[in-house]
Amino acid sequence: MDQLFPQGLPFMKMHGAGNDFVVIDSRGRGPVVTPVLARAVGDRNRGVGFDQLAEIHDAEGADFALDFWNSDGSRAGACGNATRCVSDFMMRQLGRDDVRLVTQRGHLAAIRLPDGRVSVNMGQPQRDWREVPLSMAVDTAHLPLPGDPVAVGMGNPHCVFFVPDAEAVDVTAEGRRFETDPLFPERTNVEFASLVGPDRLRMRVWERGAGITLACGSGACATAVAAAERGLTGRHVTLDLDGGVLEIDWRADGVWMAGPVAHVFDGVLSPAFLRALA
Ligand SMILES: N[C@H](CCC[C@H](N)C(=O)O)C(=O)O
Repeated sequence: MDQLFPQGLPFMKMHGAGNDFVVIDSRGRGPVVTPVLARAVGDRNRGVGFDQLAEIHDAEGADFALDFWNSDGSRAGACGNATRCVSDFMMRQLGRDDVRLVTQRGHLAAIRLPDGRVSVNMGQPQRDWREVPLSMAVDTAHLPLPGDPVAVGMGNPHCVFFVPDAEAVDVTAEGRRFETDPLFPERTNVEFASLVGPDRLRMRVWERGAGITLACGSGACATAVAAAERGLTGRHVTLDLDGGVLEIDWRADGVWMAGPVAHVFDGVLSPAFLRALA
């Protein structure tokens, strides 16, 4: 890898509501991210550190494409907050207030709102057990697990628990336990939410492949969908996460997720760092 990048490999550091990302722009040259690279860069002591790594690619019929990796080196089919952050960067580069992109989920649209937040259409929620995916035919609205959680796919799997007080949950212990429950053959992200006002939820999250994060965009979408289906809220919901506020609007054309974006710094992975990966 160091031979491919004798000057090092440039990256951007971004976050959306504290959900943080390393972004590598591979447009014009092809993919470079491997599980080994993702794990090494994701190490908060010996690398850069991130919740997810996003790699930008050229795309046919869209402005760009995105691939996502977790800090344990696994792939994620969706990452709402990284999608919003990279969309903001691309909108600035293209001089526009909207972009179209492609992820494993298909074609998505993102727009900049007048207040500077970025909103992305994460697509329709996946409500069939095969799509989440689950390992057997069960009702996704009431999983046969303690706590009666809801399974929702947003291009990645989510297991949403409604609890009286999200603050009181041991997110690490409970998150670990359900992430690897056999009902989820590809593991799952785990959300704990409580109703704190009309159409307002407090949510804490344990992410598959990354652990506790300050926010999870697809998790906020999944939680809002589950809350609306259970009749706890309407389809326009505000979520208070550890790192900030996300606003979900489940419309006829998909689940829109709006929130803050930040481009923190640009850096270069040194040739020596890349050499050590070989
Ligand atoms: N933070 C991301 C989700 C990452 C999901 C990932 N942990 C997975 O394995 O699906 C978001 O804003 O949607």
